[in-house]
Amino acid sequence: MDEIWGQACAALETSVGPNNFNHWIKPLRLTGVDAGIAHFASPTRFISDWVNRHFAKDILGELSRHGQPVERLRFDVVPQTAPGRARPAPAPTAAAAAPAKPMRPVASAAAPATARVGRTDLGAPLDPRYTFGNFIVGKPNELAHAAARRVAEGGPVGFNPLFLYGGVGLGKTHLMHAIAHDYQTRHPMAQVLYLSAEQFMYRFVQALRESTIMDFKGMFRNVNMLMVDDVQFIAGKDSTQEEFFHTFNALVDQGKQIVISADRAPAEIKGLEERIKSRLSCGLIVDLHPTTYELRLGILQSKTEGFRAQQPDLEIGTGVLEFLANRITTNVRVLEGALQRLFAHASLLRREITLEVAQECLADILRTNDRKISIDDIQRKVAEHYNIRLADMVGPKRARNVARPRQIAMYLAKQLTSRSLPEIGRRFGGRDHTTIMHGIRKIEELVTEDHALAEDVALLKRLLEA
Ligand SMILES: Nc1ncnc2c1ncn2[C@@H]1O[C@H](COP(=O)(O)OP(=O)(O)OP(=O)(O)O)[C@@H](O)[C@H]1O
Repeated sequence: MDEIWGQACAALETSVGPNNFNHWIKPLRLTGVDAGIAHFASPTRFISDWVNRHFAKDILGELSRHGQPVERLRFDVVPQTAPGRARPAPAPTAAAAAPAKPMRPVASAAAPATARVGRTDLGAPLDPRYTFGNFIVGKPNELAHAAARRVAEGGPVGFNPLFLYGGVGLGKTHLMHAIAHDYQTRHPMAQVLYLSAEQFMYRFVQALRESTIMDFKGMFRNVNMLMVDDVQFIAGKDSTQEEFFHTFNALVDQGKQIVISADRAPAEIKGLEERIKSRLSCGLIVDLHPTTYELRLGILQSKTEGFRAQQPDLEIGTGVLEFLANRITTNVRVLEGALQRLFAHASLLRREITLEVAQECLADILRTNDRKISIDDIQRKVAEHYNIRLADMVGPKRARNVARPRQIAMYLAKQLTSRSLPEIGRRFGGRDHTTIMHGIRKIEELVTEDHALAEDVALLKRLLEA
């Protein structure tokens, strides 16, 4: 049995990618097969739910291919005692493990009256508006949200650190503050320290200058939860990295939770020491994906309700929010700014917000967002959609789980940009134009016979054109 699972794992690592494999599938143990059901021991329910939803088909396929035909997977939660951890991680509660329902603010404890409770003086203040209650959950951020919720509950968590990454203004800081608020409400005596990596460096340099480094170390090592925002900032700063590494290790060894955010995955942060990358990769790495139209609309609706509570006579015309969600796709911060400007405009001029008013008032923002679709956008979106590495878009891998998305990206590049085949070839790792042509033809063929693939292509097109 071990041998079959070993072979299946080797194949799964290639098909789902090493990141997914290491996080989700590697922690599982195949305990037996009985009446067409493969039984697995999983360290947490969170992991088994996620695997069941996202990788069940791959696992079933690989087991069958390696001589163990099964129809279903079943998971038993068997907590593991991690080395250096005092107690085993329990299965997360249903609330943490259940997929969040999209497009609704999720219930949570309200923001504490003051955001300063329990912080040491080293930290940055928390924004009382950044709570789970104000965070809109949709497909692009549901995993990040579920993991943040789980960490906020406290107690031993199956992953340390929680590493949140994603593009500008997608809600990393919001989620970190929400964790801090929620955790603090549940554990009023706990010390939560939130700060940016830049502040970490500043405090460190200050401690060196003032010869208070032992106090600095003591303060950091005494917190119950450490949250460092924008960790990419310390890349290339050797002594800060060194100190960060020791702080990190000391806290993890004590079983204290660490939450980190960055604009990209640890492996992609240039100038970050390998040992730090590897430490950061030990926990759970979660990507906040670019927003979808539905998520943007949900955020706009929620913010509008907030404004309405202050200004009950606010009139907003039909289709205005939909228009904004469609046209402002860069990031949530810009979307919020646009809405704020619109409301300020309407309240000063005492005018209803119609589509025309929105177009006029936001002309500059709309112009900036009116950009052309680039091959980079296409490659990124397709890679995200199929959960493969961006590098695989230009790389040599021929495995179908990589080659097919690459061909879809080529097809979309031809359809949505004015680039010639040789130009597209150059952008796909210097491939010949005949390879591009072959890829495009293949997808043209497949969309007529493979319904699921046709839907994927249509969805990607909509997302790119949104
Ligand atoms: N899902 C969401 N629901 C509600 N508000 C959101 C959501 N995502 C982002 N926002 C809002 O968008 C703004 C930007 O979010 P935030 O500062 O958390 O982004 P970030 O990912 O940390 O960005 P940066 O990379 O610039 O640090 C905040 O006001 C935040 O409240």
